[in-house]
Amino acid sequence: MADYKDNEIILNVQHLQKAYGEHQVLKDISFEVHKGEVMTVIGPSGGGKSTMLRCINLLEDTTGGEILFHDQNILDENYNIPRYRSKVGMVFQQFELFENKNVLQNCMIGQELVLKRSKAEAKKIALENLKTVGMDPYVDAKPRQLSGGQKQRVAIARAISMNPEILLFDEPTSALDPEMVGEVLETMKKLAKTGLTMIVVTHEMTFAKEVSDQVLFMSDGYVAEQGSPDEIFNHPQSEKTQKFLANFRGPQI
Ligand SMILES: Nc1ncnc2c1ncn2[C@@H]1O[C@H](COP(=O)(O)OP(=O)(O)OP(=O)(O)O)[C@@H](O)[C@H]1O
Repeated sequence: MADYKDNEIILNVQHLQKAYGEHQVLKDISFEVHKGEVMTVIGPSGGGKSTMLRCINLLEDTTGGEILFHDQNILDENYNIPRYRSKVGMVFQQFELFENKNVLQNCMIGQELVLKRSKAEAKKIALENLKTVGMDPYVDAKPRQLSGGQKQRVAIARAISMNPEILLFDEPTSALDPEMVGEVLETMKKLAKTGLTMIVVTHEMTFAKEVSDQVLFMSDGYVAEQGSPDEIFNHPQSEKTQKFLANFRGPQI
């Protein structure tokens, strides 16, 4: 695994809080992500993992704390939000592809509209990335003609076509039939090896154990424990982590 800790810190989340009305979902979340690092976020359902990702991606307002991107607080009034959005990609559980556009168009449209790339350049980059995820034979297909695993691989190609500095994955295999989980995880492993900085919320413990540089165990709106995969999976210190891993009914770890 790469020695990611020598790299600069891209994202520094400090004491992040989020409430929906009276419901305090994120109580105190702090962590750092270095360039080239793969951080997985695990923990029981309802612990706030997806909410945390959505706060980082500014899909939700926060109610406290700081999110520093390259040392600048993105929550500051004068921060250049559109620029930040173009640097942070997200892959969703439900793919969120444009149903009326084909695979190639799905991977080109953001590049043209947001990054102002020419059609020719956007096409070239989209084709390269579709090849990376093994979806280049399907450029003309519409999303409805694809399996869930194929759709998610297109969504990943679309996300990396935007050259994000950091890519967020929100339970990318949760909506898939079991036989399609492997192809998406393999694609993500391949990306991790390219040095892409990734935060992955997942219930796939084997993946988290194999691919992470850092694992964040979230429970009840707090970071209960964070550390290397060896620390979290083989020597968990927190009782909550121990209980979660002991009760976990997912793939064998
Ligand atoms: N838009 C919302 N309005 C009100 N409450 C919400 C909203 N979104 C999430 N919540 C609540 O926030 C809590 C955390 O949800 P979240 O989806 O972030 O957890 P999670 O750890 O990702 O769970 P899972 O692993 O099941 O996806 C839950 O109690 C949920 O009901």
